[in-house]
Amino acid sequence: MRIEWSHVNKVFYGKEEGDRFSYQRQAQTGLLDFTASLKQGVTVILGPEGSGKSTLLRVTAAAAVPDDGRITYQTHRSEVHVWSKSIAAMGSASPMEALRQRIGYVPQRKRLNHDTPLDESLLYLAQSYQLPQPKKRAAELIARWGLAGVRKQPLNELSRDVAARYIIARSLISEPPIWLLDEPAHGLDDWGWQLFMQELTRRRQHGITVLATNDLELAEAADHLLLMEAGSCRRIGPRKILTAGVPDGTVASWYRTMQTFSKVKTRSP
Ligand SMILES: Nc1ncnc2c1ncn2[C@@H]1O[C@H](COP(=O)(O)OP(=O)(O)OP(=O)(O)O)[C@@H](O)[C@H]1O
Repeated sequence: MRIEWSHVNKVFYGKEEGDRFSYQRQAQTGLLDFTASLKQGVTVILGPEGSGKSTLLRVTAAAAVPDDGRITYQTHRSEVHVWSKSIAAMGSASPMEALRQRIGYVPQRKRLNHDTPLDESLLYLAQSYQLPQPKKRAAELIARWGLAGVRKQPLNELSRDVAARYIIARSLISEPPIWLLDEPAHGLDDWGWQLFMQELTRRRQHGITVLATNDLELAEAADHLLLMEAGSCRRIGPRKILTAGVPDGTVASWYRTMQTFSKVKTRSP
């Protein structure tokens, strides 16, 4: 199993949602010649605010189209998928639908606008992915993520902590080999956090998990660290090896050291 990013670029034009002071169409670099590869296990993406962590996850989840470059996913020994601007241009004829089922994605903004009841929404998703026993799969997730008491509630009426738990559960519906999470702890209560950490441990042995966070304690759960700076990959490697060079061996110390020697002056988390 492997994900490989090759010279991926992404530039945004225009103001960001919620940025009411920016009226100009200013180009913002999301990703700049991003090149890296990673294998099975848990990879934590670190980097200052605006360094491109969310953009990397969105593009990798095929929720955004790269301007340039390509992403190659090897999900099983003989199964390889590619995501690029030219693949996206193929529209519904593209082979991406098969890949989407192999990716679970938890975005940073955990808002739900639909009024579909929670259980129906999971069932619909399981059916649309043509899973063999969609009812059973939806019921399993409801039980595992402690959602039984709210299963008839419309999604847009779920409390913040339940919505966060539901979004994580939903991302796992097809048991995807690739799990991408953007600030997964945001919104979770203690119970949700425990369930999430159990799932992280369960998946460590199989599949690729990539999570972006500013939480340096959560980053201690990483097998690999990927440090971003100004849209590029500044450093990638096994956590134990990267942190071996700092006195207390923690990710927080390593991250601080890397920021001290950073060429780009950006705000730290
Ligand atoms: N939809 C968008 N429209 C305009 N600019 C964007 C958009 N999304 C991201 N950007 C810009 O791209 C750059 C990278 O943003 P991104 O959100 O990927 O960084 P990040 O490392 O995840 O930041 P944070 O830690 O604050 O979440 C920033 O300059 C940001 O302003």
